[in-house]
Amino acid sequence: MLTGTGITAGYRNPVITDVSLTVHPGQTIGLAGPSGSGKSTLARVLALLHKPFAGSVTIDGETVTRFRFGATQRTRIGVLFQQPRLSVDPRFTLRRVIAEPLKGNQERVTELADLVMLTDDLLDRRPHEVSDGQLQRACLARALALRPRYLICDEMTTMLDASSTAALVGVIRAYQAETDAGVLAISHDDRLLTRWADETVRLSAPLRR
Ligand SMILES: Nc1ncnc2c1ncn2[C@@H]1O[C@H](COP(=O)(O)OP(=O)(O)OP(=O)(O)O)[C@@H](O)[C@H]1O
Repeated sequence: MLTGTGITAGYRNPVITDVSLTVHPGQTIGLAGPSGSGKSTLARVLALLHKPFAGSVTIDGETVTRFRFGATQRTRIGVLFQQPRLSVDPRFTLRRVIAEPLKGNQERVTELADLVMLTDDLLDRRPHEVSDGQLQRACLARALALRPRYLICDEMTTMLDASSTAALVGVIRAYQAETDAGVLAISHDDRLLTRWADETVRLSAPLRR
C-alpha cells in the first residue's frame, strides 16, 4: 500500500491540510479537484519529491523518512508528468530517454519499447522529431523501467488526443495486470477518471488567502 496520512503540505503556506489517501496494489485511484486545490502537490509528496510540513507517507508498511534526493524508496514509485517535453533532455534520442535509469541494459530497453509500442525508427529520433503522444510513451517506458510498485500519473494525458490517451491507459492497465502495481491518476477529465479509476478522491477548492 502507498499511503499518505494527515498530509499537510505546500510551499510558503500549506496548500493541502490533513489529507489522507491510500493506493492499494492493483488498484487505480483517481485524484480530482479544481485547479490550485493541491493535486500536484499531493502527488509530489506521495512520489517522495516534496517533503510535507506534517503527516506521513508509508510504502508497503515502511515509513518514509527522507524526501527528495535522499529518498531511498524513490525507485518503488514511477512518475509521469503532464508535459513530456519538460521532463526529458532535448538532446537525447528516445532510446536514451528510456535507457536513463537502466545503466545500459539494452535488452530491457527493447522490452520497454515494445511494451509502449515505439518502433526502432522512433527510438532513434530526438524529442523535437516526435509527437507529444510518442514522447509521453517514451516517458512511460522510462517510468516503468525499474518496475515500480506504484505509478503516479499527474495529468499525463492533458496534451494528448483520445487515441494516444487510450493507448497509454492500455499500457498502464497491462502493466498493472502483470505486476499488481497501484496507480494514482490525476486528471481534470472526469470522464477519463470514470472509465479508468476504481474510485476517485476529490480535493476541495483552495482556500482564499
Ligand atoms: N513550486 C511552487 N512554489 C510555490 N507555490 C506553488 C508551487 N507549486 C504550486 N504552487 C501553488 O500551490 C497551489 C496548489 O498547486 P498544485 O499545482 O498542487 O494544484 P493542482 O490542483 O495540481 O492545480 P492544477 O489542476 O492547476 O494543476 C497553487 O496555488 C500553486 O500556485
